[in-house]
This record gives sequence, structure tokens and C-alpha cells, in this order.
Amino acid sequence: MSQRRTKQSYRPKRSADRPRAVALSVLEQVEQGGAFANLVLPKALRAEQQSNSKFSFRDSAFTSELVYGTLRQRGYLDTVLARYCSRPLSQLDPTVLEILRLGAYQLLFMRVPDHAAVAESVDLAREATSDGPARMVNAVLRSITRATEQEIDEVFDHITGHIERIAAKTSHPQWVAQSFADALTAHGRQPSDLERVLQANNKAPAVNLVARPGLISRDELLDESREILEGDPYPGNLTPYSVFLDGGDPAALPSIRSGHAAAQDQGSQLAAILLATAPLEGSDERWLDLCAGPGGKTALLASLAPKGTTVVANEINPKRARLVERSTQALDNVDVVVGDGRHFAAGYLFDRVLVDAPCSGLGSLRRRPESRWRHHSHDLDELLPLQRDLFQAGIRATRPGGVIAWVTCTPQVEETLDQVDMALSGGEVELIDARALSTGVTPDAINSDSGSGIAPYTVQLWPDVHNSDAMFIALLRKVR
Ligand SMILES: C[S@@+](CC[C@H](N)C(=O)[O-])C[C@H]1O[C@@H](n2cnc3c(N)ncnc32)[C@H](O)[C@@H]1O
Repeated sequence: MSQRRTKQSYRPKRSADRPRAVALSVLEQVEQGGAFANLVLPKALRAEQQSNSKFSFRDSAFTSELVYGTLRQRGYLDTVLARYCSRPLSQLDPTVLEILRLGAYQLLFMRVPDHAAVAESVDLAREATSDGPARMVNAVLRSITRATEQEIDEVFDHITGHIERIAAKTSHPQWVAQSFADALTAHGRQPSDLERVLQANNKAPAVNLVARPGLISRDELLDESREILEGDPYPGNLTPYSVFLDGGDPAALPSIRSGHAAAQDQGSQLAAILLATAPLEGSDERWLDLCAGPGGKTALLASLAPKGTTVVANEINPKRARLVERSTQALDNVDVVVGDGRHFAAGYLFDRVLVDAPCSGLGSLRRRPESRWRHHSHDLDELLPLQRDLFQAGIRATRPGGVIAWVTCTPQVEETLDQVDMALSGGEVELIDARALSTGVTPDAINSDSGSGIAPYTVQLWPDVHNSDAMFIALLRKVR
């Protein structure tokens, strides 16, 4: 940040700028009401566009940047605000704190002129509260504008603990930063990569599509996207079916509406491909997806399955089971069933089984900007036993010689390597070298570092390296 000066003084009352007012209302719903930004923001933008003909496409984009950026950088912003605010942030009115975060985000991360960021924040505070808090907002934001880049850096340099400092700089809760640090080491990366991987969680990912094989080719999907959407779509680096969009709404594509293509992270694509292509002797007709909702991997599995194969998709939540039906609408080899996977019993055994268990989701923080502030380390207390039971149920449902994939959207050691180690200790399964198998699927080397124990035989993807969520994939064969 450069040396900042603002000569802004109090101005007569005027109404707050609409993008900032809409952003504030969305942030209040998310932070105070527990709503999800990706659900309330589009609704708020639609309502504003309908009632205000002057609200432009650029206003929508600006509002989205304010909302997502402020949520992602909340930890960073609060560290800076705490330094320049005379009262502890916990004692501030929640709306005033939200206005301060919004203002600080514009000052520290956007190219909004200082005077505009401060003045608009003061207007917002006056409109939402009263003159007193507005004066406080003015004072705090003006002191940030006067701080040099070096002074802002020093706010972080003064944090003593290594993990604590990186957590604040990269805007993550400390326990999440610690968990990534542990995961990096366990999966064979360097501890010094921590800041880089956490910063990658702060970058909004490009929309990633899958061209479902047998329904549409990647080239056809690229052509259709080029024709209908703005920008220049390009092939993904991790799977032969992956396409990245460069802008535009994927819902505008006919192949998305027909279910021939879908939005799907390429890490998730790789998980389904590795399970579908793992070597198998004997029958290959019955596949099971034990935790299927909303059905992205079911659909890719079903489109990769040899002719005559049925994919049974089990999901505990009936609403999510309907999503599985919708996402597999273009395929005729899927049976969706609703039930608790821990007690799944079909009366026969399966050749390939996917256990994509509910997990902490720390691997997809890029997509859900508020989620890092909602999870807690004690979430694992409930998740780990559930994962263990589902893993065991997946193994029970597999025929001898059949293949099981254990997949999570998190690199957390307890949910990845530890769960696989535990499953192996039962003696019913052995590890397949998923990393070696992946070299035949993806042109990119998956992991250059190896890690120890079982880690070198598993696949751990990272947002900063693979342009994907931090998916974990282990393949096992049932031996008895
Ligand atoms: C990580 S998601 C699966 C994502 C899915 N494979 C996909 O690619 O679209 C985990 C799913 O497991 C479901 N689930 C949670 N507990 C379950 C249980 N006991 N039995 C079956 N499914 C369960 C959740 O409702 C959720 O839909």
C-alpha cells in the first residue's frame, strides 16, 4: 500500500451508494444471519436490478467483488482494523464493524480512490446507524489511509507466532492454517509452501466445466462456450474432460441445460476417472456411489462406465437425492436410492465403490468465502466417526477384488491419510498406487514431493499447484 493522504471532511447528508448498500445488506445476512453469500447475493442483485434501472452490470460486478472480497479477507481486515480502532472490534455494533470491513477492503485491496472509500463508508454508516458511529468510521478509515504500506506490513510482522502470523496475513482462522501446515508436511510438500497455498484459497476460481464423455466431447464444449459466452474458454490441465470458462454464465449453454456438461472442479473429475479406470479383474457391471448428492461424480462415473454397467447412487438427504436425479438426467444407467450409507445393503456386492464422504470441506475454501469462518476444529468430533462408518460400509459393499475410492475435499490429515491407514489396518483392503495411475490420466505431474507412509501412493491436489480444489483421492482393493 502506498503513502495515503485524504483531505475528506464532513459533507452534507446524502444517500449511500447502491452497490455498497447492497453489499452491506448481503454481508449482514451472511455474518449476522448465517446465510450463504452465493445464495443471497444473486437474489439481492436481481432485486436491485428490478427496482433500480440505473443499477448496471458494472455495479453488480462491483457489489460482488465487495461482498466476496470482504468475506475472504475478513481476518486480514480485522487485524488491520484492530490496530487503528480505539475499541476492541468485539465491542462494536455488528453493522458498524461490517461497514469498517467494507471500507478497509476498498482501501487495502481495490483501486477505489481513498476519498471515495472513506466518504461512501461514512454515508453508509450514517444511513445504517447515526452520526456518532459515522464519525468513528471516518476516523478509523482515515487513519488507515494515512498509514504507509510498511506500517500496514508491520501490523502483521508484530504477530509473534509463525502460524498465527501467516493465518492473519492470509486471512484464515489459526486452526485452519495449522491444519494446512500439518497437511502439507504429511502429503510431502514443504512447510514453506504454507503461505502460498493459503493465499490460493483467496483467489476466486474460474468456472470449471466437465464435458461428460459419450455425451459431448471437450472440443464440442469449447466450441459451444466460445460461440455463446464471452471471453476465451480453455481446456483444463488435469483431466481430458475439463474446460475453464473465461466469463459468462454457464447456465446459458445448451449442453449444461441438457446435462451433457456441468460445472465440476477438475479435482472431482480426476477422482471419478481414477475410480473408473483402476485395473480390475473379473466382472465390472455394478458400481456404487455411497454418498452421491448432488451427483457430480455420479454423472461422470455413469458416463465413463462400460455399456451394461449400472451405477447405484445412494444419498441420505432426499432433496440432495433429487439433485442426483437431475444431474444424471441425460444418463440411463443410474439408480438413485435414498438411505443412510452406513447401513447400505443392496443384496449383492459392487465392483467399484466411491465413498465421497461428508468432510470438513477445507479444500474448497476458494468457492465458499464465508465457510472458513463457520467451521470449527471440533467439527471433526462428529465427522470422523461418520467417515469411518461410511468407509467401512463402502468396503462391506465391495466384492473381493473390487476397487474402493476414498475421496475428500480436504487435505486434513485426520480425514485423509489417517482414515485410509485405519481402513488398511482392518486387513480387508490393500492400497492401489493412485498416483502412478494418475500419470496415465492427467498430463500434469500430480505430486513432485513424496511424503512418507502411504502418502506417495495417494493423490493430494492443491489449489496453488493444480488449479483445483484440494481433493484427496486414495484407491483400495478389497482382498477378502
Ligand atoms: C461430499 S458430498 C458428496 C458429493 C458428491 N459425490 C458429488 O460429487 O456431487 C457428501 C454427501 O454425503 C451425504 N451424506 C451425509 N451423510 C450420509 C450418510 N450417512 N449416508 C449417505 N450419504 C450421506 C451428504 O448429504 C452429501 O450429499
